[in-house]
Amino acid sequence: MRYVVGLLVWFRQPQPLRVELGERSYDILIGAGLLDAAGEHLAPLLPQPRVVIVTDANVAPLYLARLEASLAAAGITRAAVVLPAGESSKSFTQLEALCERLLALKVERRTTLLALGGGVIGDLTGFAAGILLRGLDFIQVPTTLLAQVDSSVGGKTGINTAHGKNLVGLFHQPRLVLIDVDTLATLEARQRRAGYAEVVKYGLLGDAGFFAWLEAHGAELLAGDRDAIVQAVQVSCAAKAAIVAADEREGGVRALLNLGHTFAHALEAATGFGDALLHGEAVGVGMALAFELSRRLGYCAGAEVERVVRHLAAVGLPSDLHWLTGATPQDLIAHMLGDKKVHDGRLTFVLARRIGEAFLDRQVPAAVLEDVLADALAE
Ligand SMILES: NC(=O)c1ccc[n+]([C@@H]2O[C@H](COP(=O)([O-])OP(=O)(O)OC[C@H]3O[C@@H](n4cnc5c(N)ncnc54)[C@H](O)[C@@H]3O)[C@@H](O)[C@H]2O)c1
Ligand SMILES: O=C(O)C(=O)C[C@@H](O)[C@H](O)[C@H](O)COP(=O)(O)O
Ligand SMILES: [Zn+2]
Repeated sequence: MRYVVGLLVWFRQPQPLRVELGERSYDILIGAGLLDAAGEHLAPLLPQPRVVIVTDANVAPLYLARLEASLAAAGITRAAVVLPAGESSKSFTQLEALCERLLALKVERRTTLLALGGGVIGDLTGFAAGILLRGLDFIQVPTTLLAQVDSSVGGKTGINTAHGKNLVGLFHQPRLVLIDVDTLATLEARQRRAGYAEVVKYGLLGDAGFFAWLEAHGAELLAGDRDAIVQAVQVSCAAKAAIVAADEREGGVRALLNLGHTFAHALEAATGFGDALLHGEAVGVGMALAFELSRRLGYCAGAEVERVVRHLAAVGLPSDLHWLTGATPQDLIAHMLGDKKVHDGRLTFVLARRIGEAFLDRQVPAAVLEDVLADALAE
């Protein structure tokens, strides 16, 4: 009987995915209601039973008290820092404010930071953790779809500058990623759609079967169906974990996770890193443009491009640029030249031979790129 009960308890536990990085390896726990079990999952990993939670002004009233209660029940001392919400917090100004608050709280090298929120909080907290006292541990507790499927995994941390997106940062891996899919219930539909673009990315870059599954189940996922969400988060995190394990610091295959991002980061810069265009929305447009560029270069059939655009449109994501007034192709290319993937002055693009088969190309002729952008702006 005891054996049977033990088995039942085991089955109810979320089965972790593992990001295999030697001594920096960590688990990704995915499940419903995990926020209330955070204390028991975190306690064994903490160098000292003390954390500082970093969150934003939207997330704090929704989830901070529950997280704190769970930590308290596990005997973990905690404090919280609440930052303004939104992309503009990925800035030197907010980084400085966060570091000063953390130092005022007398964090020690053995204190762990908890990032409770979306990708903005995760990227900023991870960066602060990487540089404070020359390196603190941190744990990701992502609460947006985008953060649950992408930004909480892989250790890319950082901020934006006037020169462009994510240009100052560190690779600093979290010690754990704790994903409570129930937190998505309070996420606005627009934010959910933006995160969905990064889900679609995994299908487009390396898993045609997953893309087909999304064509069939994407609407359920976006409507809040928990089974569909768990399935998509698991597949996405497994794909990202495998790529990061193979190439932690983006020497090769990891750059495929940048599908659509050469365009996306230029569009975010052109629109001022604000609410006008969310990161995920920019990635949606960027992936459509990357497929169109692949078609014009003769790599990819038109039918594949149409299928990508059709799915993005079906879920309400933008895939063209006609809404972007006052920008020229040259403006966007100037932003692209600040990209981290520039090699000896040449842009790197993630292109595709078909849905599920992406590759890197550093030989894209400027004239073809300009035509793709000009047509998208004119459409
Ligand atoms: N590090 C990486 O690998 C990586 C990967 C992808 C994206 N990113 C970065 O992530 C950022 C975008 O992240 P994001 O889309 O999560 O944006 P975000 O962090 O700004 O969150 C979006 C909005 O949702 C709110 N919110 C968060 N959780 C909520 C919840 N459960 N209920 C209600 N509201 C909630 C936030 O307050 C915010 O207003 C960008 O800066 C992007 O560059 C990083
Ligand atoms: O984890 C990665 O690698 C990614 O490229 C994931 C992207 O979705 C994410 O937007 C990332 O922050 C972009 O990285 P960057 O190095 O181009 O800034
Ligand atoms: Zn992204």
